Amino acid sequence: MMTELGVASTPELLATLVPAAQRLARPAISNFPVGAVGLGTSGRIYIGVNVEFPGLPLHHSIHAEQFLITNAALHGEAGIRCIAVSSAPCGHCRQFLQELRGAAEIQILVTSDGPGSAFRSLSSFLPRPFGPPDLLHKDHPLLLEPHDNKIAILHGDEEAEAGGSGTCNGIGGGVEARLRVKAEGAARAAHAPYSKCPAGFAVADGRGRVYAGSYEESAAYNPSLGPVQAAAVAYMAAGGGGGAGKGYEFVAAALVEAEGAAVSHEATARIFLAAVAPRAHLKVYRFRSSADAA
Ligand SMILES: O=c1ccn([C@H]2C[C@H](O)[C@@H](CO)O2)c(=O)[nH]1
Ligand SMILES: [Zn+2]
Repeated sequence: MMTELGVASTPELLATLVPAAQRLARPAISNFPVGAVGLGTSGRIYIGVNVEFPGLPLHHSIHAEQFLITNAALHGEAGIRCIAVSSAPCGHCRQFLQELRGAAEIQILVTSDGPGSAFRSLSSFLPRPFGPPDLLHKDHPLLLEPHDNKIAILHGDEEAEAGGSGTCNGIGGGVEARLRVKAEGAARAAHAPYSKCPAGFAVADGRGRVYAGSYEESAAYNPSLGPVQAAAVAYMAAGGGGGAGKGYEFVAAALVEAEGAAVSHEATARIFLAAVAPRAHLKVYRFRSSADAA
């Protein structure tokens, strides 16, 4: 690709891919598309776009940089070296990126700054940051580092099962089982060191394909990305939805979170599904919270 495009370095390649990423954005409310392209420590390249959900409060939106990090997490990427983004990263994204190991050294290029613009460190975008070191031991796993939260499912939410025995909305039990397994795996991999309430969410499309996402917390709390949005990222990164008028074809979903969790995503999941896929059935599975959930 570098030869084809006549670029000399991988970071330079990132910038040339930004317009293509931007075209995949889903800014249904703002009409302001943002594209971000990042280089992982593995050498793989990930993209991210902004996604807005009509009918939902703005804080449900997914920023391009968060999409990019979530996309990298879904693919087991261990770290991010540099990011090219179509417009200056907002404060929320500068904060969210603090969750990565070596955050200060991540190099960022803003393509709207024009041809002469250069990569600059995240620490120059956000000097004197608040971040994981303020709240966690320095050896605690950070976002994109391996997590294995202890999760033993207690029970599914029987009330949500009112639709039938083993099937719901015509969805076979096989899908329900896969939703649960995927949501459980996502909860195991979640980065929730601040609340100690790991959670995972999974959605199934009409063809029985299942996509899952893990809760990703921020030390500053509000920039956290919920498991519902993370699963939406997994769906879109795999090519789901998209295209004008094409919605989110979710037919069923599963949430895995702790029993009596201080942080629960159930209400968010219901609001989200009501807005984007009103006929989707949600099943909630709860596990006993454990002090060693990390
Ligand atoms: O760093 C930023 C700043 C904004 N946006 C998105 C959010 C919203 O969808 C739109 C307008 O703010 O741009 C991003 O994706 N990243
Ligand atoms: Zn942002």
